[in-house]
Amino acid sequence: MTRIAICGAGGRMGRALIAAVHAAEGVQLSAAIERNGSEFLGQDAGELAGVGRLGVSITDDLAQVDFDVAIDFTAPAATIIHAGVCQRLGRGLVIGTTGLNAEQKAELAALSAEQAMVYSGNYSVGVNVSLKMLELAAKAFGDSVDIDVLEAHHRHKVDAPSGTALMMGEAVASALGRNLDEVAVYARHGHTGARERQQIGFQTLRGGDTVGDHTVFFFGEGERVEVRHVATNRANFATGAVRSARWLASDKTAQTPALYSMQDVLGLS
Ligand SMILES: NC(=O)C1=CN([C@@H]2O[C@H](COP(=O)(O)OP(=O)(O)OC[C@H]3O[C@@H](n4cnc5c(N)ncnc54)[C@H](OP(=O)(O)O)[C@@H]3O)[C@@H](O)[C@H]2O)C=CC1
Ligand SMILES: O=C(O)C1=N[C@H](C(=O)O)C[C@H](O)C1
Repeated sequence: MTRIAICGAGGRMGRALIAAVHAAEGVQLSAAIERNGSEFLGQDAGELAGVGRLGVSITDDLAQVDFDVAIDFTAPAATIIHAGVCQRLGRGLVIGTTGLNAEQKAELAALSAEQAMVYSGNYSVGVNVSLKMLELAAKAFGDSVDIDVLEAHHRHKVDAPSGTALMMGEAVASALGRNLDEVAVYARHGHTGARERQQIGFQTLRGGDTVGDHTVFFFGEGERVEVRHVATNRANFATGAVRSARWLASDKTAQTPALYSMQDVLGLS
């Protein structure tokens, strides 16, 4: 039985993760972590997640609890702290937090060179299959189309564009041999001039309770292809993250320290 610690237990994803661990075979919730000073400290994790009492109280220090693999959906600074704890303790970590800056990504790369971790901006199987479809479309169209990414999320989301939109842009850019940092255009306003073919544009919508909606447009002459993924609840992200935790604990590949992706977990890489 793999013992799982959930970091960010009181959040939207944290609660979905507690429910997913509770429902899954071969894993058991052993700890639930929230921010120091959080209103959720001391509460039972199962009751908070709506799955009934689990006998796991929410605490505020990952370094002080028992676990085999941690799952972190918090905020970038907290994720880096939790990655440091997992590296020191020799425990696996599954990370879902988006919006990491370049320095935080480099820290994660260094820590995962010593302790196996999984990072993905999206743990749904559907999005990861979509990434393969995007590669295929990009290779087939080459430079004959204009490509833009449109994403929509709930009003509480703090980072833009979404981690998923960036992964989609990266999949397309790399299939086309483009450097995303050089060709990305984040929204357009004013006298922009005509669009350049090499650009990959990102457009962001925020509102209501939208769980996650991503469309990549391949605009050609006389035709248009749209690859769209719509998440209608958070369970698909949570079950994918729990699947990644089980993979970290049991798959032979994961015994070698590295920063793995959900594509690795699904055998798609
Ligand atoms: N990869 C994927 O598949 C997905 C990724 N995400 C990403 O996951 C992250 C969380 O999303 P969501 O659940 O909606 O956000 P929430 O704000 O609902 O949840 C984040 C939780 O983490 C807590 N937290 C903050 N700092 C710490 C800390 N130091 N220790 C422990 N807990 C902490 C927050 O507490 P407080 O509110 O008190 O600060 C909050 O309860 C985002 O980056 C989001 O983009 C979301 C869905 C899917
Ligand atoms: O914040 C969210 O909610 C989500 N974040 C992830 C992202 O940034 O892509 C994944 C999902 O779309 C939900």
